[in-house]
Amino acid sequence: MKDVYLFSGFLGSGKTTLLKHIIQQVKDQGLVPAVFMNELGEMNFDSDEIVDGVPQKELLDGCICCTGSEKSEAQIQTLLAEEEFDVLLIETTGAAHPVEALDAVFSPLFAERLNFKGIVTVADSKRWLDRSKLSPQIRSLYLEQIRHADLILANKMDLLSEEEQAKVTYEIQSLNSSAQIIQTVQAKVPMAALEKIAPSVKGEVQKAPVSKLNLNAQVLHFDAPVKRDVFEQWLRALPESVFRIKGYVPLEGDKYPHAFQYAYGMAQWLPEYMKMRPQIVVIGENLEEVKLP
Ligand SMILES: Nc1nc2c(ncn2[C@@H]2O[C@H](COP(=O)(O)OP(=O)(O)OP(=O)(O)O)[C@@H](O)[C@H]2O)c(=O)[nH]1
Repeated sequence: MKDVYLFSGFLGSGKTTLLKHIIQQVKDQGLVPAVFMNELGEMNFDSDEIVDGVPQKELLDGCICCTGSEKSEAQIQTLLAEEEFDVLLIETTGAAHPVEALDAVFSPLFAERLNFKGIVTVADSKRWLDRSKLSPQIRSLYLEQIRHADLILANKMDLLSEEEQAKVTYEIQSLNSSAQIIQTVQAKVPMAALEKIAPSVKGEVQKAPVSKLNLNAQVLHFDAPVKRDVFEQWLRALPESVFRIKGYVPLEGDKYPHAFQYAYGMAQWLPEYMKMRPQIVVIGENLEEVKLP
């Protein structure tokens, strides 16, 4: 039997960051991890980020939730048929309800082969403090992802004061008293914490109406390099309903487009050593057409 962990959490909370740490730790144990991830938007930015040589499948522009569960089943089946691995790590989109995402894992096809270990939810602690600003639908998804977790990472603790850290931890624990909660920076958690999870997929679950979320993704292509300050100004002017941006931004004067990430008001630029396609995906709620500067 192969152990399966499902990573949940809102857009930009730190799931891919967690995935990278866990992949490394699984490898350090002499085991082979495999990854299944899906993405909102037809751009596989996250899978570019994952270490080479790890068996991997992805589902683009989808959600591993009930509507996509057949496709997810097929992808997992292909992984099982074609790859040798010990542990399966599933990263859901930030828009997925974690329990619905489990449909594919619990398919009778895999009953003898997959051993579901639990749901790990990464919570963006700063966003938690400001959750009242979210629309009711998005807030309900955010809370559902925490409510159904078996292990919760209260992530991005570096952005909070000590008092806020205690407040977030206490409040999240009150929402889900059965899960262990660990305060993290860059989703750094020992694999041992995942291994000792006791999964508790509860029978009666009150699901958030995921299908009614008006989250959409747009892929924008750059025709020419932009000035960094012009791009950052454009970023600041975006509505609060833009939750997430990732991709590659070509800056004037630089050889290759930079890897770029934006989550909850925080932008991150990284140097890139290969020529990646100059495009970004913008994910938000009720997004009107977004135009590049
Ligand atoms: N300050 C801070 N930033 C963090 C932390 N963890 C992750 N980040 C940053 O947050 C951004 C989003 O991280 P990801 O790991 O890509 O988030 P994700 O949940 O996989 O995002 P989606 O797949 O788009 O939902 C990146 O720029 C990370 O570097 C943290 O603990 N503190």
